[in-house]
Amino acid sequence: MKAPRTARRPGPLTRVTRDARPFLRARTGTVLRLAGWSLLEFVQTFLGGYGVARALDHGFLAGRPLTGLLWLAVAAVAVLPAQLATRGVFGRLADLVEPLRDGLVRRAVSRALVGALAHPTGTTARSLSQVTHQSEIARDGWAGLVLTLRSFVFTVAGAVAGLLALEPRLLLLVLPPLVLGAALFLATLVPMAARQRDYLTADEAYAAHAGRTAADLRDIAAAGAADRTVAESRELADAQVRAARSLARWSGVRVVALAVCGRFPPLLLLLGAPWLLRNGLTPGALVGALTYLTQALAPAVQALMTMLSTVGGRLLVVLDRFTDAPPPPAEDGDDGHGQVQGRDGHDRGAPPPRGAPVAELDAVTFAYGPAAHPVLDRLSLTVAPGEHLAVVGPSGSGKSTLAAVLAGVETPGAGSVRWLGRPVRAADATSVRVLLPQHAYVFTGSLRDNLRYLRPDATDRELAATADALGLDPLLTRLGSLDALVEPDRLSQGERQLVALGRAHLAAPPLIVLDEATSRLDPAAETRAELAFAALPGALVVVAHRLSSAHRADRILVMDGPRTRCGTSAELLRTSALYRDLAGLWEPDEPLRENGRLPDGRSKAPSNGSSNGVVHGSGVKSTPPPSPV
Ligand SMILES: Nc1ncnc2c1ncn2[C@@H]1O[C@H](COP(=O)(O)OP(=O)(O)OP(=O)(O)O)[C@@H](O)[C@H]1O
Repeated sequence: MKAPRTARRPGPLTRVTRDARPFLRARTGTVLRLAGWSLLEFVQTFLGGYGVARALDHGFLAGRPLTGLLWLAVAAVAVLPAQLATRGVFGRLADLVEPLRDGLVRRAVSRALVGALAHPTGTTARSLSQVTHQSEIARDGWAGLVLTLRSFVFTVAGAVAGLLALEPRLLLLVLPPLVLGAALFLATLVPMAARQRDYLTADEAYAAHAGRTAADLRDIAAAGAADRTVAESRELADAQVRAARSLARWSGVRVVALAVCGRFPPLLLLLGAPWLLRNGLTPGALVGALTYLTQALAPAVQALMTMLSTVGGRLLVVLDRFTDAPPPPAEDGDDGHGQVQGRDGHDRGAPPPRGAPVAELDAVTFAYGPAAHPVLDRLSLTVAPGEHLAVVGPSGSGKSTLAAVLAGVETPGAGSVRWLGRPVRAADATSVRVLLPQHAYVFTGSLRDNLRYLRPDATDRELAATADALGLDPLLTRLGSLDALVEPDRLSQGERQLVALGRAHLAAPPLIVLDEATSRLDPAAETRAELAFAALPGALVVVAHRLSSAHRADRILVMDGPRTRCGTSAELLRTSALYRDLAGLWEPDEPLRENGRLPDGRSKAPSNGSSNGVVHGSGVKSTPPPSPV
């Protein structure tokens, strides 16, 4: 299935400037007043170079030292009003900076309130950071930027006006490197902001992974997923290194831009001095021009570029979080579909398209190694919201593999897997699905903690409803209470499966995949559990263990190696020889084991020779798939 075309999203710079324009338009008066005070800086710069030039040409070099001293005094006195300007500028600055901070805080608070109303159980860590830390970063960054930018504009204008007054030809030497350096610098702005963002994202992803790993060490060890976890960490660390290198390369370009802008003009002026002096430039004008370049232009350029490189990037990223951020996601709550989310509080981005299938496989091919025969071969499958799908097939036909691919535990070699209309992302896993394998994971802790493992905020009422729906009451009675200590070794296999089922039922994500997760329950308990799951609003995929289980489903997927067939039981009895074989092997409510053996050891031959007689079993697996929970 082709991904729908989406309109290209504007970049962060466009988004921020789009929001900044009305803000500045509403404060035109303040900006003009700031400009008015800054004119004094223009005058100071202008007189700085002009006074020196005149002092030399009309004073000291002309044999009139008094005139020379007078011009130097003019240049020196021009510093005083500029100091006055600093006072005026800071006064006006507050009118431009404080409203920005207030506006950002207002925006963050109203978003947090909207988010809290939509997701009452969600926490508001992100909003809190925006109201406090991020709005302060924005305020300080904005104040620094305004000060530096303003100073740069008026200093450069003063220097250019001075050079024009001394000798217009000077600009021929000064302007080209200035413009070139500035253009080079501006060209780095957008890519550098993007690299900075990539770096922050990579950093956050690594930190989140490290946090999750630390919290889930017990699960990782229990599921034998250490290698996989290490590989994921390495991948994230590599991504961070790549982002840092790319950022460093762009920083190098910036240094070149700075050198071209700040160092080249005086160098060119010195190199061109003999020619200029031969063609009528006075020595005073040459020294005045050097004063402009070294005392005014170079420091102003340096200050601006440093400001933009350091504070500018951070300011852009922070402001973009305010301008662009959708209402804060429920960090531990609802996915917008009334479904309870995972514990990790991942940002799940935009809400999924309405009515999108819960899971979609599109021409998925999966093999356990590059040379291995594919277990799934161009398999396409759609699981609709609320649907109940049973998966049946001989042992080794790929049922568990399909369950793992559907749950995002295994990544296909070709084709695509989508959840709720979006490509599978590891970050969505805990919020979208729960995959329960045959071997239930129960840890030493209270029954309440075991059940609330995926929903730490579940209330006692919800726990009671789940216990009732799944038939957990006898276990509860035996243990004494929800706070009783569960010791995994003291539970039967069936009881462990019930606890794991209770956990998934309580979490009620959009997709529940049961891979032989009820194999140790008696038929009545299995029926009760499956009906309880089917009653939830999410989709249910069950690797069917008994004929009765397959019959309960809306649709049945028959797996026969790479060949698959899907339909209702009645349809499949007509169209699938394999399904007829399997149905013939099954006795209602009686599971079969490997090679057609019933649990009591009786042999049951297939109804015809086409099937190998293996309906279901523990399968041949070198390693169990990592625990999905
Ligand atoms: N981790 C693994 N590494 C290599 N091959 C594997 C792995 N897991 C499964 N296989 C192989 O992939 C094929 C499909 O296995 P899978 O477990 O998906 O089948 P199944 O239908 O679930 O079997 P069962 O009903 O016995 O559990 C089998 O040939 C199996 O040997």
